[in-house]
Amino acid sequence: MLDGLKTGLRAALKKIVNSSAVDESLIKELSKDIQRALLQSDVNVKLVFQITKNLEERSLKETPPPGLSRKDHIVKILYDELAKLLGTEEQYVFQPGKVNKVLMLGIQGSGKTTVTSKLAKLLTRQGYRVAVIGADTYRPGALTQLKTMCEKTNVEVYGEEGNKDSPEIVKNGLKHFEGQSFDIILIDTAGRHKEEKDLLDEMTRIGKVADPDLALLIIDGTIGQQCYNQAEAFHKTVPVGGIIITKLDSSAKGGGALAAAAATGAQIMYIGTGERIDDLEKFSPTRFVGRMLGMGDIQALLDMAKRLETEGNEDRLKRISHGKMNMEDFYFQIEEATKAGGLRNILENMPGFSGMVKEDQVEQQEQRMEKWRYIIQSMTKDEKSDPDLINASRVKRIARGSGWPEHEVKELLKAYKNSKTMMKASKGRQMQGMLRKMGLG
Ligand SMILES: Nc1nc2c(ncn2[C@@H]2O[C@H](COP(=O)(O)OP(=O)(O)OP(=O)(O)O)[C@@H](O)[C@H]2O)c(=O)[nH]1
Repeated sequence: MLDGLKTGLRAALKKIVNSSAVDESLIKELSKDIQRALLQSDVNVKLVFQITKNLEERSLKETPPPGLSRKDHIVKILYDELAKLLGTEEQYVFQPGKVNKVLMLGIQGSGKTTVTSKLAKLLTRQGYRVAVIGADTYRPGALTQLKTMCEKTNVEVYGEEGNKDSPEIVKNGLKHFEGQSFDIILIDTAGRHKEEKDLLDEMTRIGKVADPDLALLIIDGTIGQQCYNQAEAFHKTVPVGGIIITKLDSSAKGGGALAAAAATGAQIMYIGTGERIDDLEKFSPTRFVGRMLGMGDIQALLDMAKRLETEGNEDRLKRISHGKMNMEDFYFQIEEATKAGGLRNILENMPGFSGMVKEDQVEQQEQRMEKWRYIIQSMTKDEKSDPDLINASRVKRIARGSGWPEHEVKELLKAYKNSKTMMKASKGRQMQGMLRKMGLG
């Protein structure tokens, strides 16, 4: 999905990660790369310049929070700004204890009928009791298509084949479902008329009859930034509460569509990612940007950095950053890494790192950490706080106690020494330090 944009953004990120020093010219270069990637995805020029202006200003002015390197901070700013471009993180909540009437709006071919069936399935799977009214009386076959798709998920569809009066169908449908304790009723509407005005008039009339709790506008993602005008036109007839962008799997202009939709102020609630019934996803700007940049949700990583900074770890961090780390500190870091969801997760979340670490490398490192944990547990308290005490006979004892061969104990001691030296050199920059410690930096 959005492969062009993804490639462009990741290439820009890679430059930052691989650079030796962060200076103004590098930030300008990053900004240019991001501009190119966004413009190619049909994001509106104004929005693009706004985002890169913020990126440049914040990268130059802001001081990274403690524990975050300058590079990682810039990646974080980029992540923030892109997520902001895609709207708010707020999630729409259906009202409990009543029938939520949802009007599905959109022009013909936007994927409205498909999305109605997809959404019916998704919401049913979430435990809602869902019914559908088919009120597209203009396109021949629309009702049959809707019924066929919804049948597979056992969602009842109300429709009147011979009737052309769509507001009446909606009225009858609502009456039909009355008292059946449905949580959500989705109403599929027509996407075309002889004149655009007729279509908008019909939507106004249906809006009056249905009195919807939510009007969802379905927009074809391949139209790019024109999304904005289309959303505005519909918004004038029925206030649009949420937007669904479809066909993001087959569009090079998806970035533009998403940004334009968010710019209308309505929330993007779902995205269509394929033709199959299950190809509909709940939309979250931060998760989406994380996926685009290839770094999952960096929040987990930032939380970990923060946790290391607090929770009474100050002394430990001081020791680590001054190159005075002991084996317990080393163990603590391994534990922290595990707590945050395992090494694989950390690496996937590490700004700029996912996709760059080979799969077998991760596996090897995970196994090594498991081994180290046992070996460290077999050390005495004294040995943990001063590993220099560990001579040949102590190595033998630790090996026996942990169940691992002596050379494994020696390997751990070597890794510990290396990371201690490197931590000293990196002056305590947490994330890079941790990576090096794991032998991956
Ligand atoms: N690749 C892809 N195709 C999609 C997606 N959503 C819908 N489509 C396809 O888009 C075409 C149009 O979808 P429909 O649901 O028939 O369109 P519609 O908006 O309901 O049209 P009207 O009922 O006339 O208003 C169909 O071929 C769908 O399979 C999507 O997310 N990805």
